[in-house]
Amino acid sequence: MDLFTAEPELLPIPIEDGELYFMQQLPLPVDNAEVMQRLLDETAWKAETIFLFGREVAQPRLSAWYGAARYTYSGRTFEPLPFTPLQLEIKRAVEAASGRRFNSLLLNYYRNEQDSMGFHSDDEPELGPQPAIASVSFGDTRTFILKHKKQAKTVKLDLTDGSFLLMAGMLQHCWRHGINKERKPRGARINLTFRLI
Ligand SMILES: O=C(O)CCC(=O)C(=O)O
Ligand SMILES: [Fe+2]
Repeated sequence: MDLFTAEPELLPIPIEDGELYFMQQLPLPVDNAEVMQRLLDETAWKAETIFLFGREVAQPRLSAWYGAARYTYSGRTFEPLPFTPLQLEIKRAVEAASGRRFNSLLLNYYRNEQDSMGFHSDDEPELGPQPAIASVSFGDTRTFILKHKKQAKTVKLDLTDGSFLLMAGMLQHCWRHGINKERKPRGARINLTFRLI
């Protein structure tokens, strides 16, 4: 490979007790704005509910499951829809960039700065002991926050339009992650997490 045709690379982000890799722009056959618009239009978005202190409340974001395998998340089982052609293109791109395989996809749509995701680990037993999770973002930037489970350590990453973050190794075991609400106005953001069940 020469200097002028260098492939974009998935680069390690130094972190203890886990593995993180980042790529500023996942190489895709369509531009980010078109991917964003098609994901907004083609996804079967749902406002899932959770139980909070015995009351049923809507999650502060919309979401949808796609892929081959039934999945349990926050104590509930979801029946996935079949992958769309665009999702398969993105899956091919993350598999090529990471050298890993995925068969399942959770999409989250953060409509504005009020939408968020609580701190959690993607450590369901069906993902195996050291799951690789491929996270691709489109639209407005939001801050992805990691908090160590045993130490007072926090890592913050800005997940920008078209970026690709790979979580692997002991990361889900040792850290929680989430997306906080923000005070500053934010536009729409879609995040895709590919998993292997
Ligand atoms: O929106 C994000 O960047 C995080 C999504 C996430 O943690 C998940 O889908 O499990
Ligand atoms: Fe997660």
